[in-house]
Amino acid sequence: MSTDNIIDGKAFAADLRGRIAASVLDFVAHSGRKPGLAVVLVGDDPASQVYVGSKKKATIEAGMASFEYRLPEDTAQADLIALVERLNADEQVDGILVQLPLPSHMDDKAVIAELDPAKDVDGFHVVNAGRLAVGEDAFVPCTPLGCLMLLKDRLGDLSGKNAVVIGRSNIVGKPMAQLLLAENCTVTIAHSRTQDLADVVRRADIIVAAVGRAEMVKGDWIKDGAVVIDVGINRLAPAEGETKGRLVGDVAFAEAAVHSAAITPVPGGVGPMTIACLLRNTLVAAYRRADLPRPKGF
Ligand SMILES: Nc1nc2c(c(=O)[nH]1)N[C@@H](CN(C=O)c1ccc(C(=O)N[C@@H](CCC(=O)O)C(=O)O)cc1)CN2
Repeated sequence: MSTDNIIDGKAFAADLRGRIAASVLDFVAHSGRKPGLAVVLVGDDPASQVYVGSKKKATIEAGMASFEYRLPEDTAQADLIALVERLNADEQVDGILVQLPLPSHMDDKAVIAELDPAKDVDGFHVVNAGRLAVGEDAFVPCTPLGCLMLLKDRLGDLSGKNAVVIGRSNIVGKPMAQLLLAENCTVTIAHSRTQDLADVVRRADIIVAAVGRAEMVKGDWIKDGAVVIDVGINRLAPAEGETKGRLVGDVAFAEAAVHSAAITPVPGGVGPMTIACLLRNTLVAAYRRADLPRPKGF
């Protein structure tokens, strides 16, 4: 199989992180301090521990200050909110991220509501969601922002394209649809109650799959020449002789690749963009808080 149509998210993210690091140097020269990102992890979910570790490493590599808080699983919600309030008031902190999922005794929405929207580099606060919806400058959630960057890199102008977003989560599906609408796409949001999903997808020039179901989108659903962005990260049960199951996306990659003009793999597609866009949002937050003009290219 030719690999010309495979979108290398890892390489794109590495390039973006390099450009961010260059702008961090300018920020330090103008403000006399580093942009700061605080990451809060509650509990010991193994995947979240890996993601938080990767965020710390990427933050430091970009020349930013990393503040990490690891709280025990049984932390009271009031104590987490007290930490968020301290970080809201901390001048060294430009961005705050509370790693999701939170333990089941906590209410994600109530915690996110306590973030200062100016430091909400995840773009999850309702103020940022609302700004995005009405077309104002907002922090946009990192995963859909990364998907949009990959799409524009491949397609240039997205105006007039038929885009289907599969999934309606607040973190990916809804903001993705808003971003595509802002690029003048004709947007359909499909979800678990959508009828004839295969037919809906067959009409799309752009498909963003964010349902969390392994290989649900089949190759014969893809129109020839469509661009496919796979947000899913699903681990299959280990096959015989394997200790760990393979990671796959929401799209049956090999069959979809035959039809698509471009497609993201899993791993190595959208995932690396999530962390690069977190750094991008933190950089923008730092420039805004220091009252400096936004650096070129961001
Ligand atoms: N507060 C937040 N919580 C969560 C977010 C988020 O954006 N903000 N997103 C996800 C997890 N996540 C970052 O936090 C994340 C997920 C996946 C990747 C990634 O690079 N994946 C790799 C594969 C990794 C593997 O081998 O397991 C890839 O796709 O290539 C980065 C970040 C939920 N929580």
